[in-house]
Amino acid sequence: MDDRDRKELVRQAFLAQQQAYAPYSEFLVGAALLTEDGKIYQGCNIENAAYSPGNCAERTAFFKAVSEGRRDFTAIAIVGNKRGEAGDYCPPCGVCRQVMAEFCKADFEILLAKDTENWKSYTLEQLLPERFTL
Ligand SMILES: O=c1ccn([C@H]2C[C@H](O)[C@@H](CO)O2)c(=O)[nH]1
Ligand SMILES: [Zn+2]
Repeated sequence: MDDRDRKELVRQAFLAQQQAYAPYSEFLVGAALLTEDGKIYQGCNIENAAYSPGNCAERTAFFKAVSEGRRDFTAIAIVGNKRGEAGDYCPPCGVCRQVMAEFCKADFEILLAKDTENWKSYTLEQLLPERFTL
């Protein structure tokens, strides 16, 4: 993947963020998950009045894709900030990292972006070493 592709994936994560349903935390998260053939699955966080039923943006994207039979993931872009105001990088929570470990190889690329010009790239191996699998 080149930087043009990375920029497009980040752009899609910002589009996904527009769908975030987060009236309780007001922390809006968007994710864009890329498959080997170039298809992008968007996901947003979805909160709930009872709190625990809420879901992260990353897992929304994964569960959409997996429920369509996809297993061939190459990269994900993640953006998140309070009320959509410019903020910091938004690293995935531990639960989302574990879901990535279920479906992705060690070199799966995780892009954390502040805006469409500024991102950091990690591998799954870097963000979740010594992964638990069965
Ligand atoms: O990696 C993360 C971390 C948090 N959130 C969401 C969950 C909740 O709706 C809000 C505040 O925790 O951010 C995500 O979507 N992804
Ligand atoms: Zn998460």
